Amino acid sequence: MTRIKTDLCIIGGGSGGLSIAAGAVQMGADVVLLEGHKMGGDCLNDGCVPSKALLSEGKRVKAGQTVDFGAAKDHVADVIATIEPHDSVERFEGLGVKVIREYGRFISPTEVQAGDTVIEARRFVIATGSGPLVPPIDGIEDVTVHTNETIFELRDRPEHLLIIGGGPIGMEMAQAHRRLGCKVTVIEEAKALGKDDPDLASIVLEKLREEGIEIIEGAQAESITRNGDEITVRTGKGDITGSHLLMAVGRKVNVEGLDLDKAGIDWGRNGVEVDDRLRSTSNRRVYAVGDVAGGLQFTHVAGYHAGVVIRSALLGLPSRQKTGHIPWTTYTDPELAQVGLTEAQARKVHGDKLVVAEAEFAGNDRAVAEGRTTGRIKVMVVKGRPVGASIVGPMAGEMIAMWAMAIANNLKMSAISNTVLPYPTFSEINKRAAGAYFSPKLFESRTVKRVVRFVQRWLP
Ligand SMILES: Cc1cc2nc3c(=O)[nH]c(=O)nc-3n(C[C@H](O)[C@H](O)[C@H](O)COP(=O)(O)OP(=O)(O)OC[C@H]3O[C@@H](n4cnc5c(N)ncnc54)[C@H](O)[C@@H]3O)c2cc1C
Ligand SMILES: NC(=O)c1ccc[n+]([C@@H]2O[C@H](COP(=O)([O-])OP(=O)(O)OC[C@H]3O[C@@H](n4cnc5c(N)ncnc54)[C@H](O)[C@@H]3O)[C@@H](O)[C@H]2O)c1
Repeated sequence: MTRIKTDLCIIGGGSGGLSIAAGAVQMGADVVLLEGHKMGGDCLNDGCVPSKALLSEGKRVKAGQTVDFGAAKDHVADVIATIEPHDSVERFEGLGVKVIREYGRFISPTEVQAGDTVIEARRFVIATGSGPLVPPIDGIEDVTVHTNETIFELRDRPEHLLIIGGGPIGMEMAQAHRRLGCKVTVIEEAKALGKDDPDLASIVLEKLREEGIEIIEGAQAESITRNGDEITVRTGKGDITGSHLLMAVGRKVNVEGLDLDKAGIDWGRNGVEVDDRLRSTSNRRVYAVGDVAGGLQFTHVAGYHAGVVIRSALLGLPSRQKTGHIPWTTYTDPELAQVGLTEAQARKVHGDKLVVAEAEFAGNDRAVAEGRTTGRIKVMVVKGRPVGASIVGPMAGEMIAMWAMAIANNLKMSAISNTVLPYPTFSEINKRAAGAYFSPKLFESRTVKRVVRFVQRWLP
């Protein structure tokens, strides 16, 4: 058995773990990184990157090009291979990180074992991510169940893909597969894209339905049966039969196998129990980041967590995570993006102090020029400051950046309206929403009218 003493031991080489490793080592810490499977984690290998690459192949088909299903998978593999070096062992060892390609598990409150190495560290970071949740639906063991870990490997085009779960994974995969020539049915027990503003989500769902995707809402998957090559999912709304099945009903955090109990680390169904510094509530030398930290599950959140932990674990600064400024985007066409509170959430928190400013993509010259006018923005404003923004439409994921910046920095609506943007851009829709907020104050105010008349009388 080899023993290593280090400042920081990071368990998991995905979005969160790699961000901390790169930051910490370049700031002078002694860092050990453990990765039991693929460097880059879910995002690079089975998540964001392959899903966006497949969606982009779907867009090419939509634009009139012919894309063979197998060739689309080659593109997915190429994209991963292009990004891979950034997350590679070579790059991290080059930075000075000691990378051990083994799964780690705690053997005491201060030690982790990985293969035949025991690592004793001043601080540990659990960055083990999450995996697909496969619920014990009756009959599930009799069929091949695809998840995000296997769907990207399919080379032959599924005739009819059944997707259980209408969250971001389900809806992105539905559109990509539909555009690549599959029949697709989504089975959702509640509302599809239910974490987003329902008015804006319904615009996406309408578009997906127009493209031929069947979306059955309020239909829980109750049992599954196989009949030769066919798979039938029984729901309260009837039986649905297809050729392939993708499970996309949420995530299960990766805590099994870590022997957290041996280190006195409390955890639950959502992950490691942490305070707002991302520190384990029961073992103060341990932090958790990313999907396993029990909050929002996005790559950029794991990256944000990395900054919080680096400030705390390396510099001893009182660094705390916030969540009100975290954006997300679902990369369907049209895109659906959110930051801060939705209208319903803002109404609950702020009551009649809330003003909702809206603008339509149809009123934007760039959208008209490109014939991409389906879209809308809603900005939730309280006392002159945005507390949330929801956008559906082309480039919504890019446009949300302005509101993410405004909310993260507590800027006023005037910061948006004072900004000059190039014409014609989609981002001008953001300014139009700010204009919609100020218009009634400016154009429907008697005081403003009186002041203007008075000034005009005295001006030479
Ligand atoms: C299909 C899909 C699409 C997605 N699309 C997006 C998107 O567009 N945008 C976005 O922001 N997010 C997206 N996500 C979410 C995003 O992938 C995750 O939020 C992100 O990867 C979480 O990072 P992480 O560091 O917590 O975990 P991961 O990146 O999963 O990394 C965890 C790593 O820990 C390793 N590990 C686990 N246990 C151990 C152990 N005991 N010892 C050593 N290593 C271990 C794993 O092998 C893995 O490499 C998507 C997810 C999926 C599934
Ligand atoms: N673009 C992005 O940023 C992106 C893309 C994909 C995934 N992600 C991340 O990954 C996470 C997981 O995505 P997801 O889509 O698997 O999870 P999710 O929790 O967001 O959605 C799962 C959906 O499945 C439904 N469901 C659950 N059990 C069901 C059943 N038995 N029958 C029918 N429907 C059922 C739920 O009501 C829910 O709508 C997301 O929350 C997000 O954090 C992000």
